[in-house]
Amino acid sequence: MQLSSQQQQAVTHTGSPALIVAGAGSGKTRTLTAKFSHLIDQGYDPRKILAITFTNKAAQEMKSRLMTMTGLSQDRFQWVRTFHSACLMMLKQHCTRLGYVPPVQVLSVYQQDKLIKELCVANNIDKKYASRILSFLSRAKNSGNPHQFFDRKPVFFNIRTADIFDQYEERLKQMNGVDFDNILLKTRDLLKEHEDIRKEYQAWFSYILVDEYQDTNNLQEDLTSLLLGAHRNLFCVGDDWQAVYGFRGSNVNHFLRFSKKYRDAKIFRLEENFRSANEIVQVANDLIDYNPDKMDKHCFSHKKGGVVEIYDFLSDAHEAEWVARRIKAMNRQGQGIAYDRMAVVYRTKFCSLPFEKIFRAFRVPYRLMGAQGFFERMEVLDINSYLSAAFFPNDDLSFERVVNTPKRGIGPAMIKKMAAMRNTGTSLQDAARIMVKERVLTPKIHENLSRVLEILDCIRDMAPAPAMEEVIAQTGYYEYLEKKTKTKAEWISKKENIEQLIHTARTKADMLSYLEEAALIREDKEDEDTDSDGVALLTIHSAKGLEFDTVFVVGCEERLFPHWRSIDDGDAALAEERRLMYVAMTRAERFLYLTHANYRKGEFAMPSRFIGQIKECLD
Ligand SMILES: Nc1ncnc2c1ncn2[C@@H]1O[C@H](COP(=O)(O)OP(=O)(O)OP(=O)(O)O)[C@@H](O)[C@H]1O
Repeated sequence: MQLSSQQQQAVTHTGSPALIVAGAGSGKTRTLTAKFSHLIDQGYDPRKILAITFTNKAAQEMKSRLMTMTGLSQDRFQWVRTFHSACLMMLKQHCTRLGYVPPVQVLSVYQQDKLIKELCVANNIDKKYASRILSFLSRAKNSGNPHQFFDRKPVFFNIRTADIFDQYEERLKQMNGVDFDNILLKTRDLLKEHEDIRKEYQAWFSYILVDEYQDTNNLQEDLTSLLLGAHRNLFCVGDDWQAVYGFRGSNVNHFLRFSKKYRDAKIFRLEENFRSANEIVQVANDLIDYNPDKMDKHCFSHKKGGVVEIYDFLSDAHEAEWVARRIKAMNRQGQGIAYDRMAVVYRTKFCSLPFEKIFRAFRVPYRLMGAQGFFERMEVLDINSYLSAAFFPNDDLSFERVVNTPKRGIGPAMIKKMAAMRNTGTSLQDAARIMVKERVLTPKIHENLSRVLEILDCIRDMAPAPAMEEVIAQTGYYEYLEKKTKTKAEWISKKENIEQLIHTARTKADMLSYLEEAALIREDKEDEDTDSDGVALLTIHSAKGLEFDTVFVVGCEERLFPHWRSIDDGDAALAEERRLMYVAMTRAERFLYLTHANYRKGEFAMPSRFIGQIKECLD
């Protein structure tokens, strides 16, 4: 595949910072990879090129493409990473300068969640607020200046957030750990406050490439500036029309103000859409035109014959049934569109339910994407917690989980006793060891607790995959799982998950790199089994970056899409909702169907304002 002339111009430009303002389907990833390869041809050392991707999966794909294109080995592309993964490399290298003792523990989603719930209990806050407090703290950190953020928003649901933040950070410090956001925050501080380290990286990185630049937050912007050397070799690619992460702190203004920040910046546009037929591209362009404050671009496609249609239904059940019938028909008709080339996308997760039901009834194969992260599944958490508790003896959160999994009679009351035994700075695991040593427990509990500690000691220095097998064998985990699951199918699926986990772990030689990688995986899309067949059922956020022949955008109703929270939040949030609709529409190559229902979940619903606007564009 040849690069288009627009792509080619962007790729060959050097000498000043460049911003690539790219449309949907315009081949951003391809351009970025071609740029990397061009730099190698120009004599740049690939080990010194920092290429930032949005997900770990994208980094992996970019590395494989580069290996194929250049014939070089994987270790040559050691800085093709996400912001989090790149920052973790730097943080680990210099963590003692920030007062950490290596190895630093990266908290997983589960551990973060458990920690914040503990703090809720300690502060008499209802645990139902835990996830919202966590996202609030995350926004504060990603703003780049948490305390300033709290000064502006000191109270959240009557909770003094700065206090919770301080307690949360204190616990992380005790654990010698960082959460996902701290990886960026601490690295930013490291680079900002330690000139020698900053200079070392600036001298090392000869070029910085950033993908999905429209979705960077303030911290990521700071990091990019701090890492950029005097050469100012910066190449950022993105599409401000697809900026959809404002709700979690991304700031599209970094993209919009690029040429103000870098006065000599060169702006390139990629306007040809290689994915969608022009009929779809033009309607999507017209819709996004309703948004003020955006970069000018004139997206087009040479492909013809696209279909954009709008349908309304009495209820969500009718809508789902029509979609199922249409999908079956399209699969059978003419040459037939394969099920895995079709997708049903929606604004919020709950919309998938009627579709799951009807697809099962109509025997339409489907895959529910972004449902529950692989690493958040109960059985995966159990096994990983054993590894984490073994490797990080200060990890109380994991120890608490494994000490009574499978059930050993060491319940919450016993944990409380353990917690009371410890002095400040001692972990629960240390306390447990003292209790065993001093023989203060009943014989049965003594024996059971000793067993857990023995297992942890036994696996501590093992490679991750054999350690998992050891845990399963020594705890009788499969027997426990079989008893715990309600159906045979559930048992088989959980067992398969563990087998998959062990298989994945085999690629890692040591415990630390395995645990770090597991903790870094966050994105909905990261752990999808993209090989499986079936119609994709997914949120628009999960669909970002993907493409399908046929797309059904369902649930296009006011207060659902745009979401009521964005309607209440005002114009900026509404503009982001419109960009989400733009993302949804531009996933389609040939057939785009937009549907809405008069009743959803039994409640009356008005058609989305976007439906009205799209109808105008179609007229
Ligand atoms: N020069 C080219 N000629 C033909 N096809 C191309 C070219 N560049 C990219 N493509 C194809 O266009 C499609 C879209 O590319 P890609 O998914 O990289 O776009 P994108 O810019 O990341 O899109 P989006 O932001 O909408 O997710 C892919 O199928 C890709 O193979």
